[in-house]
Amino acid sequence: MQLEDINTVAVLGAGNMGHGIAEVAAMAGYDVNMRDINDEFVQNGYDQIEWSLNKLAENDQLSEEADTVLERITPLVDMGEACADADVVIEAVPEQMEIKKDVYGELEEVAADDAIFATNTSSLSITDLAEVTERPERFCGMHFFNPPVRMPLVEVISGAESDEETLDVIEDLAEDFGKSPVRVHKDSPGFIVNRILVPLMNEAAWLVSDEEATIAEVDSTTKYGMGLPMGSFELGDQVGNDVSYHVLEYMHEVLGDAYEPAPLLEEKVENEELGKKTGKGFYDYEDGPGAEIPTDEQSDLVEARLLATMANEAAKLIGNDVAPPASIDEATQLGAGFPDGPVKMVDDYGLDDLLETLEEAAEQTGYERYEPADYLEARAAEGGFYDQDDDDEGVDFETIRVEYPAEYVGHIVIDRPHRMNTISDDLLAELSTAIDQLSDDDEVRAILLTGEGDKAFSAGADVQSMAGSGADPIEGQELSRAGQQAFGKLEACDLPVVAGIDGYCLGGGMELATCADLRVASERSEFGQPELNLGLIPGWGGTQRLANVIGEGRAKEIILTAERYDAETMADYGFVNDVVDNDDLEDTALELAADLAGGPPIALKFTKRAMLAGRDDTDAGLEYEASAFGHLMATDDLMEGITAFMGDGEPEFEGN
Ligand SMILES: C/C=C/C(=O)SCCNC(=O)CCNC(=O)[C@H](O)C(C)(C)COP(=O)(O)OP(=O)(O)OC[C@H]1O[C@@H](n2cnc3c(N)ncnc32)[C@H](O)[C@@H]1OP(=O)(O)O
Repeated sequence: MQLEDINTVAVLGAGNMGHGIAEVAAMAGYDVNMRDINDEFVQNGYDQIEWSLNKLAENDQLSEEADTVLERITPLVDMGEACADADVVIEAVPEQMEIKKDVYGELEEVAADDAIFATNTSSLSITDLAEVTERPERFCGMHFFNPPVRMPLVEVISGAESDEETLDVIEDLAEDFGKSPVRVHKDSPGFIVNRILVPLMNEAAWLVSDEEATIAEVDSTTKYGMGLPMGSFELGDQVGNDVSYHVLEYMHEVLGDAYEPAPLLEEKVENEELGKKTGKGFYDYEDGPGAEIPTDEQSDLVEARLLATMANEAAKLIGNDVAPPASIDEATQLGAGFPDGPVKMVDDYGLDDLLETLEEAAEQTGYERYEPADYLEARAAEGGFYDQDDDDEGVDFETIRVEYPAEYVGHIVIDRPHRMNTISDDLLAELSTAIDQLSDDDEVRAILLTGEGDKAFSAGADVQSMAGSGADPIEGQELSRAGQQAFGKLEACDLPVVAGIDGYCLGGGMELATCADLRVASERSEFGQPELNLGLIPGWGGTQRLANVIGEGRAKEIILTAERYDAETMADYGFVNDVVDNDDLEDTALELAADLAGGPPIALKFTKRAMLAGRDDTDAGLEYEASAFGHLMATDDLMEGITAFMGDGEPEFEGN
């Protein structure tokens, strides 16, 4: 079967995951039969989809009418009606083997012989589930993350007998749903994301059970030291302590004592303190303030143990050919919002140090979970999971991408969509390197700067990592300088720079956009310098450079009020050069950059320099202008420009 052969998708189960998957499939244009065991369940799921589609439409995030999408979904109770015509059946019924077995028994009786079955299980074995069907080769895992409509990741998991064609077509289907599939090559408990996260949360709980750390220390370290989106216990409360506990029990049963649940976790489940959903877990959400995590209780021991746990799990996944390092990193970033992938994090920390941490802990405690995987030992000797000499092809960026979408255009994409493209120290350093790289490249004559995704160009400085770096004034000053310098490099670079702004352009994001030469924005974009709301000032050049673009009056208004402004207003203020339809932003910004790239490179360079030189000193600017004008007289570009003008042709400037 090919993607083109899929018209009808059946989704079994109309609960949280089931109705979310049905919604995603319908949004991608498929006819969807959503089935549950009674009218109430299926109607409930349908109502939730209706609510969600209307919300998306309200927020301009739906490309067609909500009703048009809803009409593609048929709520059903009868298994035959739901599945007889389905090309793909996605099963999302409760996570109990017996229930799933019954469902597959019923399904086999009505489904077409060539239909593919995909299970959304997050914990059961794909191979075991496939065995209860008569088509294990046309069966695989298709694991969505909650809520499916928002979360980009789909793990596509091979069972022992899944054939390549099945996996390929389910991967294509996930892509057609607008998701990012990551292949899991072997059926292994927890697949990728849960295999990293659940042992991490368990290790956190063991550290507290064994009185090696407090909850505050663990969460302060996880969130502010390691820069993960949440503290380990905060995450546990979010996921549900019963859910993590059951996944752990399953891992414990299949993989052995290294996955024994920590007493603290067990206790929470026994006391029904399951997290946010019960109002209390590790934190109290009803009678207390919820997860209030201190920024200043970070602990080296906690960091080393948590990273060592991730390193050991990654080693087991990579060493057993479940997934390569890049897939583990991609899946965990997409599925759990990690700013860096876990494999990259442990490589950066040093695998040999983490191996030592495990060995010492194993000796001290005798716990099996600290036994290092063989593959970890092997890679520690090689210096890391990633090949250490992989990057001699050029610079490898983590927080940005550099692409070449058109002749003479270098495109820098701010690539942290899971964190609203916020700007970290690393990003500042990489941006600076990328500007140098593009400036030195003879094949690049204009820079286009955008943010990944349609949510944000950039929501500014990464406030979380700023909070994590403590209250050191000297470090703060250095951070401000680093931003001023990186953005200043863009402003002063010899190439024309176009910022394509789609979504939020706030704080440091707006200070960055200010350093572009031209700004194009989508209608939905929002601008602002909200730093004063945080008790800060725009510290990456905003107090100086914004006034250069829009005048001091408007700059003061924007900075002092800390209000948000729509794109049209920012065009009126002279900040945005052009406002375009949301769908046209990418093409318009690229066209503009390509157009500038076709201009005379030397004259462009001199123009930028003259304007910058004259910003605070008109005489100096005029002097530079005169000298540049003189220099240009002797260029081939001038001859090319004049000849083309006289002959009514298009000039082809060489930059000579
Ligand atoms: C020198 C420079 C200084 C500065 O730049 S200071 C920072 C200035 N920027 C801001 O103050 C913007 C702060 N962010 C916001 O106001 C809102 O967010 C938005 C308007 C951008 C989006 O709102 P919504 O659509 O409701 O999304 P959401 O749930 O608030 O955010 C999604 C995720 O993105 C994280 N996030 C957003 N902005 C930042 C930031 N600036 N630093 C760190 N994280 C940020 C959130 O926390 C959350 O994360 P989770 O999904 O894990 O809860």
